[in-house]
Amino acid sequence: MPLTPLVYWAQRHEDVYLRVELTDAQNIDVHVNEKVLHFTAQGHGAKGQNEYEFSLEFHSPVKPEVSYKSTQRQVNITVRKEQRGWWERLTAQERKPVFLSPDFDRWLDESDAEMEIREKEEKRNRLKASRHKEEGFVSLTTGFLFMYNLVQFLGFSWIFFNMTVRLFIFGADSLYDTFHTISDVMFFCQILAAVEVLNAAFGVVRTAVFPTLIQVVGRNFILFIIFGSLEEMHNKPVVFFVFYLWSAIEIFRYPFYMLGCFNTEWKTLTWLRYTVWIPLYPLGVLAEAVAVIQSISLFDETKLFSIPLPKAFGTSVSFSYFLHIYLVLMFLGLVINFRHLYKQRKKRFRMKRKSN
Ligand SMILES: CCCCCCCCCCCCC[C@@H](O)CC(=O)SCCNC(=O)CCNC(=O)[C@H](O)C(C)(C)COP(=O)(O)OP(=O)(O)OC[C@H]1O[C@@H](n2cnc3c(N)ncnc32)[C@H](O)[C@@H]1OP(=O)(O)O
Repeated sequence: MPLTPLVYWAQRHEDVYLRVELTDAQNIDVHVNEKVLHFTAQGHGAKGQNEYEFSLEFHSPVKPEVSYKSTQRQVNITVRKEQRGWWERLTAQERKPVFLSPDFDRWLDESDAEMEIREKEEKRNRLKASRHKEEGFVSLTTGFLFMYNLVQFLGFSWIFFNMTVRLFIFGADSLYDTFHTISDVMFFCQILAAVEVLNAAFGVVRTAVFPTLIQVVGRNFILFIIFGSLEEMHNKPVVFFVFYLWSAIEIFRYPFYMLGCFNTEWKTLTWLRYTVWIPLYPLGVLAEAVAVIQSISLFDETKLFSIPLPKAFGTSVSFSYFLHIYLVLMFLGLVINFRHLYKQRKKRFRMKRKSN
């Protein structure tokens, strides 16, 4: 003969909660027919292990879908009211069934329940507002990055295609006047590239600061100190090779970033961005090293940037001493950035394989 379990109840404006005191309940069946909820299950209740059941005719209509969750200690049932509102009691009949009691753990009176709704709504609004703010910030950052990458892409494309066309038209002669024709745009792009160090430092893009710093400082040293400060370097063919190697990677790197701003990619471009550097980077460093070596005698002759010493020690310390040290730094920089780019490449292609 089935027994009746203890049932605790509470309500909100939209739901009714029932807590059935049964441990390890099994074969649970809960359904609503018209306004009446029927419950049967086997479990351990107030009268030991047995089959338990009860029926409740609700005060007002409810939705037919019932959800329940059985834990080790109880069965929690949620019933949705057909119409939002506050019931003066749970059941249709005025007399409360003996097995039914208020669930004081969840109990709220009508005004408390309204307060709860208001608090929930305020929380939702606050969350929405902060999400809006965040979205606004994200789209501002994305817009900024897109514009930055676009400007760099246009700059380096102009450099690369200008040099290529001049090479076809003037042949080897074009190697001697690269600095005069290209340097202004290269100055602009490379000064602007300092933004990349700031982006990395302030977390605007997810990348390491040190490799970016090495890259920007390394190139600007060559551009402004080695080429920019020595007129004798301007006509040397090495300028052509350095500028050509620098721009050859950037015409793939920046459009790759531009697509990344919209979470899109073009597989061929991704492959080129993460592959072309493999030959270009060592060649670029080699070309830069040739430029440094060529400049050493010029710095010695002109004494540019040399540090004057007191008479007792001799005349001055030539800048070329620093350039010898710089050649070693370049080699270290090459190793650090080569490893960094190799890791980025592995990460990118591993991620792609996973997403395939
Ligand atoms: C402290 C002073 C030290 C002085 C040291 C002096 C030693 C000097 C030695 C220097 C040697 C330099 C030689 C060099 O000049 C020679 C050449 O350049 S030759 C030509 C070939 N060169 C190259 O291929 C290098 C090109 N440059 C780069 O790749 C970057 O500058 C580098 C920092 C090296 C690597 O880039 P990064 O770390 O950013 O890797 P990822 O491209 O994979 O990007 C990582 C994620 O960040 C997102 N990102 C990055 N930048 C942007 C951006 N501008 N806009 C949008 N998104 C960006 C990118 O999408 C990645 O995100 P996710 O992983 O989510 O996809």
